[in-house]
Amino acid sequence: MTQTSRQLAFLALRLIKKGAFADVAVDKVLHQTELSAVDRRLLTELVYGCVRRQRTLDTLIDQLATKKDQPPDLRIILHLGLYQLRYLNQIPASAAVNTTVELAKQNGFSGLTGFVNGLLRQYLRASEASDPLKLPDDPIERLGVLHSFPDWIVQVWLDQFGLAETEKLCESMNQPPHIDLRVNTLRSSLSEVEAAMQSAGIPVERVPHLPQALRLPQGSGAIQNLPGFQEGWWIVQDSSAQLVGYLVDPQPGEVIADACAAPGGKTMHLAELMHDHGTVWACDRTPSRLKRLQQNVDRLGLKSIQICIGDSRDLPQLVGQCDRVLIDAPCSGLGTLNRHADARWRQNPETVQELSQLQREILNHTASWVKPKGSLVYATCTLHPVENESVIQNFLSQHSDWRIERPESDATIAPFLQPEGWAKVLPHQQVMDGFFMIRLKRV
Ligand SMILES: C[S@@+](CC[C@H](N)C(=O)[O-])C[C@H]1O[C@@H](n2cnc3c(N)ncnc32)[C@H](O)[C@@H]1O
Repeated sequence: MTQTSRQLAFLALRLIKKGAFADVAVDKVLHQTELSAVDRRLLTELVYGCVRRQRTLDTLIDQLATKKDQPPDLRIILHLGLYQLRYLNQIPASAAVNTTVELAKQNGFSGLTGFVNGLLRQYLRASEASDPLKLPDDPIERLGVLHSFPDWIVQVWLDQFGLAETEKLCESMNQPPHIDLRVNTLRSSLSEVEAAMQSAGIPVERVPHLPQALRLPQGSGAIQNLPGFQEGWWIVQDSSAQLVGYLVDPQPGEVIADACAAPGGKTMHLAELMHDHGTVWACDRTPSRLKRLQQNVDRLGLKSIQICIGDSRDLPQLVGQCDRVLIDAPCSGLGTLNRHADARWRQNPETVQELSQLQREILNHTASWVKPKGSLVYATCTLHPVENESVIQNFLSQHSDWRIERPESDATIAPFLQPEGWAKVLPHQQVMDGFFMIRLKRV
């Protein structure tokens, strides 16, 4: 593993500090030079890891540093060194220290190499006896510092799940995400895709309760190179997102509207479940995302999907037209924090309030699209009650002609249902993305 990957990781982290999204920054530096697969992996791990573990690393630096108030670039270099020492077992400690000192020299801190070397070696010495990280007594701050989350997220989870479950949830949100595929049963079958993967030497596993899902437990390399991609045999979609399609339970010949559809994972599942017979309106207000939806639809060869560009808080042409509506609402994404290293630092209680308002408005308008006796599924990939339970309770309190519809006990979704009638998927329990979903019926 070369110094280049660490230098590029440093440059990516600098871009992120200035506001770039983590994945955009990684893509940008990866385009600057040819790296071996090993170096690419190291770079990606270093960048996402340092972003994810930022609070823990900052606390360590504050506790260990003799020189307070380091320049931002020096702090990034210390993050990189400490991250390797604390979280990357495969890198020998001496290599982590020496390459970090080298990074400091390379980036204008020749005069501070002694400080960098001293801090990292102090961490190493202290960790021989116990964890050098000193934790606060307050339980919220303790989890926040140990697992690197802002206190407000820990608080939201603690209120819902209690201390022991919140700790497990925090741990699971720091694990690398798995990749699930959903087989397009109009073009292939679970066993056909499974066999094709196995003959290409790619291990896959079935996922309990999910009839169209296959998991790639060891990752995959470039997705486009996997067997069956060009043929549209499958798409990448997490198992919990697949559950949403089964909860909608669309029937052949019906008219369905997907109010927040792009890039189309759930829209396409709905069309498949209807054997591509009927109409699925794919509505979204973001044209660039709808372009990706169209590409996906073309690859899977689906004919029943119609695209509708616009704001789902105001699409009067759909009023009274739909047998079923799906709202896969824009949300804070607290259920998928392991997939987006920087998401925990981008959201805050104010953005959650704004999202909740948008979600209420989308729900209020799209409910009018549903025919009498029709149904609506509301789903998010967040684990925040203000975006989930509160949105639903608020809607039901204002719409006496709607009620919660609990699916039958033999439905695919049944094992995931809570007594209240909604499903809440927790990553550390079900090993899927965190999700909330509920079906409402117009009576
Ligand atoms: C969670 S994503 C949808 C993911 C998609 N259902 C899938 O499975 O691939 C939320 C989407 O809502 C869209 N969106 C946000 N506000 C909207 C609005 N007011 N009207 C329509 N679409 C909106 C965003 O552009 C985004 O594509």
